[in-house]
Amino acid sequence: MLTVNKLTCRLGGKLILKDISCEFLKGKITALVGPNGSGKSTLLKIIAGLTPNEEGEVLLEGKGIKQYSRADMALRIAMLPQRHAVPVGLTVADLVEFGRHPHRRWFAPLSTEDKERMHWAMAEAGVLEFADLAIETLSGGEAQRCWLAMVLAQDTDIVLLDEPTSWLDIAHQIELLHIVQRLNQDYGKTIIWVLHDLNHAQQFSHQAIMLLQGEVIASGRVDDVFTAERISDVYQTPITRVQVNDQTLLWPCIKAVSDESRLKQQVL
Ligand SMILES: Nc1ncnc2c1ncn2[C@@H]1O[C@H](COP(=O)(O)OP(=O)(O)OP(=O)(O)O)[C@@H](O)[C@H]1O
Repeated sequence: MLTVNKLTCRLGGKLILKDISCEFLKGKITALVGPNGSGKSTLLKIIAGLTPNEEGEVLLEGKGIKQYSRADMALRIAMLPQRHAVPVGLTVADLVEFGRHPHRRWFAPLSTEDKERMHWAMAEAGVLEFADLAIETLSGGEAQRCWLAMVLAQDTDIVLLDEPTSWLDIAHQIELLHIVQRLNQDYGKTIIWVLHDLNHAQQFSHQAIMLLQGEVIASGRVDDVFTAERISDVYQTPITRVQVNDQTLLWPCIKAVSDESRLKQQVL
């Protein structure tokens, strides 16, 4: 169990997270959602121990994460950040090898287990064929799946993914969502991901935590959190529910938005 307890974070003199508390259930997939700038990435980075918080704490199995060494944290939590820079010439296999660092001694050669894990991670992420290619020669979507392979190679119980579907075309988005779902179902990984597509978040997560201006405004089962009324309110965009085959989807009422903005233009 991962618990966030009365967390406050200030960056550059600005209050980013305001006294937030929430729980991430072990072995479940939790979506962190909310409008741009609401504090989702900051919360993920604090959980990963990458950004300091001012007040409050993050408890991992009942113990504050600050009590874990950096190496110990890297064996427990892996994170795919939103943005990443890659040194020119680094191959996919080199990148995925980084995921094994927490498991290795300095300068120790790759063990059989390291190699097996790397192979498994690249196969799961569908990037085995790219293993010997330099990352910068891949498309944005292909590279994104290589980063996912690196995170998988780290083989932690908790995986944090910040907008993992960005850069991906619709088919690869669905593929990645299924990869992550399989990691949860087959290997019991606890997943916390930031997703902007609320339909993806709803269909592929068990729980959701919705942030607005640095505060948790709803949390719980996805069906309870994702009401059309709440989403319309939080995103300031009218949302309705539509039935497509056996699925109920959230759908922005684009005409209503454009009518409203036209109205505003006329008033101006
Ligand atoms: N290092 C920093 N210094 C100052 N302000 C920061 C810093 N990092 C983030 N912020 C600010 O904190 C707020 C929340 O940012 P954050 O990236 O956590 O939001 P987010 O919900 O993940 O947004 P998005 O959906 O756009 O990725 C933003 O207003 C951002 O400008």
